[in-house]
Amino acid sequence: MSAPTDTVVGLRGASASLGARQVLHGIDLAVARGEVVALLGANGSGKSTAVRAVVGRVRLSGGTWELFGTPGDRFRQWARIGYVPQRTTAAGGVPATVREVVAAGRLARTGLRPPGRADRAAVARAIELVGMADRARDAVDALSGGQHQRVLIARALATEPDLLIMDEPMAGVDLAAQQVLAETVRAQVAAGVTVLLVLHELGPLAPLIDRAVLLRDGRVVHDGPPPSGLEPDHVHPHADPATAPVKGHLDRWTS
Ligand SMILES: Nc1ncnc2c1ncn2[C@@H]1O[C@H](COP(=O)(O)OP(=O)(O)OP(=O)(O)O)[C@@H](O)[C@H]1O
Repeated sequence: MSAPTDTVVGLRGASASLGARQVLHGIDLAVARGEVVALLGANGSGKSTAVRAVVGRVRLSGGTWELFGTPGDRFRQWARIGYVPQRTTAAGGVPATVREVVAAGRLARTGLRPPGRADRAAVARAIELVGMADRARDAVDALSGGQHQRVLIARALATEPDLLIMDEPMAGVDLAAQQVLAETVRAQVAAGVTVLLVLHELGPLAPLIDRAVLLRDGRVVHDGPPPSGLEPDHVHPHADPATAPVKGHLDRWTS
């Protein structure tokens, strides 16, 4: 059965393994056009793996995967998707300016043709949207972690996506920049963009979230409205996921 055409993301019964370890155990994750969905869960619960499966970077060992109503392995319209991966500490090492990095995001639209006026305008708009216009000529190496994150988000926006997927966009971003990013997401949502976010706390994005999907040990344990004040516990990235607690508000929510 194919997904209704307004289903932008459709994982059904999706299983995936990384190395010898099964990380996703038959999850359903559907996002309808125009929806803003938060994927929540403790460290190691499989959130990043789930969104990487959505963008085809992790192969499913079971279940089905659709994008915009098309089976994922036949999907070709990658320019419709803006993806901001979880931030790594690696700076990249390639000297490039903010504008160059963001322009690289536009390549999904331009392909091999030379960029035109509309492409340059989209790049400038994306940089403006994340509040980095005054840094456009600066080397990305010179930026703070939060500024770097804003550049990666601008790179995803430069393609003018119909679906924006961000993996922990607020991690390492100071409060003022979080507000800028929340405003950016708000503008995208107002423009009709569908949004899938991996978050460890709803924070300033809370008012935008339509639905929350909570993973625990690679299984969906809740799919519904995000309770207000939800603050899933998030421990340090290198904590043992097997023992990472899910407590506080989440306990009340899932028990
Ligand atoms: N290459 C790998 N080989 C084996 N296991 C892996 C590999 N990469 C990740 N894992 C494990 O897969 C599990 C799920 O990881 P994933 O990154 O999807 O979780 P997450 O919910 O996004 O967690 P976090 O909040 O820490 O990013 C974790 O237990 C992780 O240790």
